[in-house]
Amino acid sequence: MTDALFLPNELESALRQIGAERYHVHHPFHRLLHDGELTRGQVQAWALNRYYYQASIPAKDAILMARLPTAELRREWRRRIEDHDGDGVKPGGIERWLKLAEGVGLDRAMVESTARILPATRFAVEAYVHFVRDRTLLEAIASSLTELFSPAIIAERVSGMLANYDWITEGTLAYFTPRLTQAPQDSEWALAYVKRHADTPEKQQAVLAALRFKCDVLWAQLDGLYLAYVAPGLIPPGAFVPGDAE
Ligand SMILES: O=C(O)c1cc(C(=O)O)c2c(n1)C(=O)C(=O)c1cc(C(=O)O)[nH]c1-2
Repeated sequence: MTDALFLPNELESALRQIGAERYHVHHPFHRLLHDGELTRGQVQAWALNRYYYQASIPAKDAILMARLPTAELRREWRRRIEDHDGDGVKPGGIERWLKLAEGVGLDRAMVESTARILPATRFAVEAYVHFVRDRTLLEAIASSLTELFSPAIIAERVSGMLANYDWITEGTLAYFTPRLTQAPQDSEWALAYVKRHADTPEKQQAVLAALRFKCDVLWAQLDGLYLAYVAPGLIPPGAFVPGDAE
């Protein structure tokens, strides 16, 4: 059976439905993190591993930017790289994430080295970068659309963590504040692009699959954290061990 062609707004609904079902806000690790159920060591493991995601995002965006055909499109995408890398004066997202990692008690050089992250983190993040390199431009742009759902999880995370961990301060979580305006700006643009360019059933199914893939990338990172640091506690050889950072 061939798939039907969605109207643009129907495609948007189908994309939002994927987020409602699969976004990492629903992962048990996030529930524990936001509800104050984790130890300091477990929060450190989260911050350490997520640094690799943060640090890889501008590389992913540079790969995507190189594939854009016009100056106008590249200008739009270039902003994302500046948001993460900063401009040499104003700190970007990577620097702000390092501040978060230091704020939860990690050594900056250890975090930056990425030597002690989980293999699951490395493989999931690399799969995202390779997806953006290898798939169509439309699928690559669609894979960024998890950002449609990030303002809600960020609001929940910041208020939950501030309320539930007395050793976490607003300054430590400052990474997230600019994301509340950057993410909607970026994702609304990407959504409009996808709605305009996914004009066949095949392309529409491909963008839906790209968003499912990206939800899996985020989910798999939290599976790795849960398995290693919550239960059953299978920390892979060489990976960060809570207590080591103190
Ligand atoms: O806090 C979060 O849960 C969350 C989720 C996501 C996401 O949905 O991919 C991003 C971010 N944060 C984020 O800070 C960020 O810079 C970012 C970039 C991207 C992307 O795919 O290009 N996603 C996300």
